[in-house]
Amino acid sequence: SSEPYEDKEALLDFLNNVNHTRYLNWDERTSACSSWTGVTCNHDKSRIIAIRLPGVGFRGSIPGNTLSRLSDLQILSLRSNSFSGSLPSDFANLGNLTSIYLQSNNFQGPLPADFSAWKSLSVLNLSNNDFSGSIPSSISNLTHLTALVLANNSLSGNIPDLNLPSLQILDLSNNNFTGSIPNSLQRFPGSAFAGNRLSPANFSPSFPPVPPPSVLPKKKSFKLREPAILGIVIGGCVLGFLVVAAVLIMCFSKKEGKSGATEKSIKKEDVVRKGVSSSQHGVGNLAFFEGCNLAFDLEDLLRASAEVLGKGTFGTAYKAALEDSTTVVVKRLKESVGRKDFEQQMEVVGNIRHENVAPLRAYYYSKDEKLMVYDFYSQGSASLMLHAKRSADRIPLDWETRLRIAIGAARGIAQIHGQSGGRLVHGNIKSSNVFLNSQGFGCISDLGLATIMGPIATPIVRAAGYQPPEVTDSRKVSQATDVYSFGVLILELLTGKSPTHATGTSDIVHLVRWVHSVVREEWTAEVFDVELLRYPNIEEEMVEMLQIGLTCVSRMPEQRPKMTEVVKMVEGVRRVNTGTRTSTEASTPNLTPPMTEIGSSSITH
Ligand SMILES: Nc1ncnc2c1ncn2[C@@H]1O[C@H](COP(=O)(O)OP(=O)(O)OP(=O)(O)O)[C@@H](O)[C@H]1O
Repeated sequence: SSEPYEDKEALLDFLNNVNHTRYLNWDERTSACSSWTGVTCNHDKSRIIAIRLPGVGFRGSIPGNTLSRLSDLQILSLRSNSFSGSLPSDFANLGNLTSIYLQSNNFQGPLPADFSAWKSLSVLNLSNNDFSGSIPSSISNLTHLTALVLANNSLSGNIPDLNLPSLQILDLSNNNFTGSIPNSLQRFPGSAFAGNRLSPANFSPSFPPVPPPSVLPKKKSFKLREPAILGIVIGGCVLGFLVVAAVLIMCFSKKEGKSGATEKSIKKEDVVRKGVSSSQHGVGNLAFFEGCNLAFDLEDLLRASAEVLGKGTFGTAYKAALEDSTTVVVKRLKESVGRKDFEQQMEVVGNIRHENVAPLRAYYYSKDEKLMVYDFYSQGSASLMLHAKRSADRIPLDWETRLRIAIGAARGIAQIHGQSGGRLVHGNIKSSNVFLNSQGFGCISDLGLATIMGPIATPIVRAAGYQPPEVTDSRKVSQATDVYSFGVLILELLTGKSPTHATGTSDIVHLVRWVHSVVREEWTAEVFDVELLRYPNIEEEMVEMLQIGLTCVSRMPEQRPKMTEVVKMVEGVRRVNTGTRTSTEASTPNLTPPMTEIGSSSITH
């Protein structure tokens, strides 16, 4: 495979010319894209697009003509080091940067006079340094800037009237700014300007001006750092050193205030040494996958405000709102698993890029913490859409959406089954692991856990209702297991009934049995979700889908179709599956078998 040779050389030049206290595994002979700590490449591995090296113990100034050669670089995080000197002027060559994290170093001197080079910049965090001088008004050229964090520096002068339409996060606190808050920034809370020498005329921290609706943060959690961490602590019960480190880092950075640079750096390093650096990873950094443009590192993740989404078989899922206003889902695995197994599996999973498989964005492994990072799906899972309280104001899940969920999920599972020489198994297909992609089709999440955690976690009980009869032990899962579970998902979409609701009996495969019994005794439309009855002309499609579902839940694994065949069948339910047809248009009756044949081969329970 290819390698970004020139970028590698630039990074080695950088490393050879900078002092650092921690070992970095950058070796000319190894692949920068797959093994160098803190390095992420683009899709075809021709360029390096992200450098994330927080807390590596870098000191001195950034050597010139090194990093600036990475002209495709999008994300640069060198936070929590001890860099000093001024910002290298050749950073202006990095015209593709979207995120700059240089906070918590000892940088000095003025901000760049001309910001216009960074035309794609979305996040600029230079806080906790010793930058001086004023804010150049050229910063107004950064039309995509969403976060500007310059707190805890020695900046002075008037705050310019910044015309930054995308700006959502602003922190200019603890500098030496004078004058008044310009009109364009009055929408930000007083805390964004606290600790300066601004004229009190329009500075009223206790009554921050109300931002106009268009710029109101969508999430309520921007300033909830401490409670958020506490939330993780409480929600997650035991927390390893990482969060402790994060809390310490936060406390220090809070208390640091305007203390001298030397004192600041000593404290900072101390925390880093005691905390994050004690991870087995050396840097304690997240491993990101190719093409991942998310701009955060572990510290961001741990500082993010988090909300528990739910506890699953293998751990707890959190929704985390990062400071740059991205939202991600972090799964903390509760069981221990060997590093090699985990990393191997994560590499397999993380390199699957398909519109019907939820992309794993990053992962983290240490002895005490195993994290997986996903995109956040704001509409929630198919389970939530189907089973959320059926109150009067609930929007029913229409047939079109259910069809698209089934088609997308089938394609996603088929894609998974084609990986690793056709041997990869999901092992935990269920409606809470199916989300909607941007086109409204089903998208499979949570891949890879059942097979590595299986022997330890034995999720048989949790997956009750989705597991076929032959699976008595989680090690016995196969692709035919996934086909069965997909069949249950289809039945769930058709009936609106959850296969896992507790009945207090040992009869755990009740949805399948129930559908079978209804179909066997007197074929009626009674299996179908009452919510679907309002849509005209869909019964034939539903009946056909039912037959597919029943074929998938065939008792004998060898009677179940292969996932590629299932995809064709599900796509065939509606010949035109572009999602443009409405349910009032004619269906395709020629595809529907006579009712008497429905499931005749599979009703053998
Ligand atoms: N990326 C995501 N976006 C939105 N919600 C999510 C995301 N990932 C998980 N969730 C939701 O968070 C909750 C917990 O998820 P989790 O995967 O940990 O458990 P589960 O799906 O209930 O069980 P299992 O661990 O067996 O998959 C579920 O309701 C799930 O739908």
